[in-house]
Amino acid sequence: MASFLRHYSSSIPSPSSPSSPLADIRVPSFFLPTSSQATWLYTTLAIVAALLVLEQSVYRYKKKHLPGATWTIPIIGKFADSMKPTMEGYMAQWNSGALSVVSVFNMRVTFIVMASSNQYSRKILNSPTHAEPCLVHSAKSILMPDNWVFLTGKIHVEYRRVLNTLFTRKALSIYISIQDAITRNHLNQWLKDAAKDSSPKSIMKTARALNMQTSLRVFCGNHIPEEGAAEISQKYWDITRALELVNFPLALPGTKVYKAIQARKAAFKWLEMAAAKSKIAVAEGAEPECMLEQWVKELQAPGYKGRKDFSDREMAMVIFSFLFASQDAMSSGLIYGFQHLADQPEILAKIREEQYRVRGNDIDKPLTLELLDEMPYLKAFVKESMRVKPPVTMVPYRTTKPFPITPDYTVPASSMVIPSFYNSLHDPQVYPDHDSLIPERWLDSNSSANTNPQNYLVFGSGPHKCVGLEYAQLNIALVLATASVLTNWEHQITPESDKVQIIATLFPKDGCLLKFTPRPKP
Ligand code: HEM
Repeated sequence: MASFLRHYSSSIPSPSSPSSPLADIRVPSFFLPTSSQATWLYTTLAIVAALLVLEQSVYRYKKKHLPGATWTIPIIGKFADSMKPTMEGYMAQWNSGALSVVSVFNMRVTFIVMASSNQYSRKILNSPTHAEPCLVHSAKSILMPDNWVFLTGKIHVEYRRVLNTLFTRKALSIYISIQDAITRNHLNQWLKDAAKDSSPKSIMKTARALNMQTSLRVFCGNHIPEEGAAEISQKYWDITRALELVNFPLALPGTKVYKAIQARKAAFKWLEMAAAKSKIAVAEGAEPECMLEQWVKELQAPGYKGRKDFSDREMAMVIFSFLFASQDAMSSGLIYGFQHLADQPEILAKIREEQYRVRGNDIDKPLTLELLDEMPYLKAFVKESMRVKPPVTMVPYRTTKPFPITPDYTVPASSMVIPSFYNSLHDPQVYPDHDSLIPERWLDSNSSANTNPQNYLVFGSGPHKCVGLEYAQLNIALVLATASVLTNWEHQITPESDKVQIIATLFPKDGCLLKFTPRPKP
């Protein structure tokens, strides 16, 4: 009772304000600071205020004259924006200057310099002594910190030398029959499904499933059982969902990164097994039928000079890095390929004409590299489709030391620098009528598109340029070519069709609603 009275001692009405309605409100005394509490409170407030001022000052000191918000939102910066990125938001940022600044989750590596011009984007990509890829923040936990993709310098160059042998023409000629067979199976299934329900359906899931199946069989052949391929395919979405520019920093159960790590663990189990089985198959004299076997065989080639021993885990990590780098980008490229062709039937008609001519009307004949060599219009379309809607619009890099990117601006060490590709790929000087899809611009060797190859940044540039670019273009071309002769497809255009959603890569906002029907043989 005594303590109760002490706590409510301030409830004694004040004589100075007898008529105030507030006078009757009883305030517990613990809300009224004693002198030592007051000192503590004011000191804390002063420290917080000083930190906030420091944060703003550091931000403005680093930002210097570059475009970007004058003040940064305390602590989190533009974290909320980065959770739901929009193309419009990015474009506003890119168009604000060749270099511009944004800050996200301040006080971590959160000072970000965005480069939108071709000159600065390429400078970042080609300055390995100043900047290296840092992928998105979650990538290290998902891919494993010792994954080869995090290597830099000489050791990275050496690793890539081996990996380049997995994408030679000889290697691609092994993969193409697998790609052709899987594509036909999936297209037939799409037709069967459409026969049961003819309403237009989003191809987001079906195209992703086709890509995953193709990748797994090209990379691992039959060394992964159906059950393993299904598990990786089904869990892979958890990995895509964790690829945000900024994630919740701790991989606590229930977070996207946690789920992605579980998905990676499941995938690793199967991929390590596939690596082990490939070694056995080649040791027993098998000719390579997939990428892993091609790799093992290459290591034994008499002329091969590089490192000869790769553990099952290292090989699994490489294959996983390929899945990681390709699944979303390939799906984006393929889905926009289907959408662009449906929306521009005159281009689809030219692709079909080339297909029938080069295949001699035999549409059951599997595609080969030699046949594809004779299909320049198809290749030009694939290149142009990805120019108009680049699957990857930017790649985060991190400065390893102060980076004097222009004579009057040095990016501070440990900042994120993000080369963006969109403006290079839509530069009206290089690509007249830049928003229109015109495959012909790639068919004229003197066109400004062909004479300015430095602008075509769809696959990046410099030491980390996409290792799978030939394979990627080949696969998208093969799927669209085969679909064009086996099927007809109609696009249900919605108000969202031309809007973009960013799920690691770019996709039509409505998921691209298509209706497939069988196409009669010629
Ligand atoms: C349309 C499909 C694809 C697109 C648009 C694409 C785009 C890119 C881009 C922009 C980069 C970063 C380059 C840089 O930092 O300069 C990259 C890197 C990479 N890509 Fe691709 N990619 C695609 C498909 C593939 C495929 C199919 C594979 C493997 C089979 C692959 C494997 C990789 C790897 C391993 C890297 C990192 C290379 C390194 O750090 O040395 N990509 N890709």
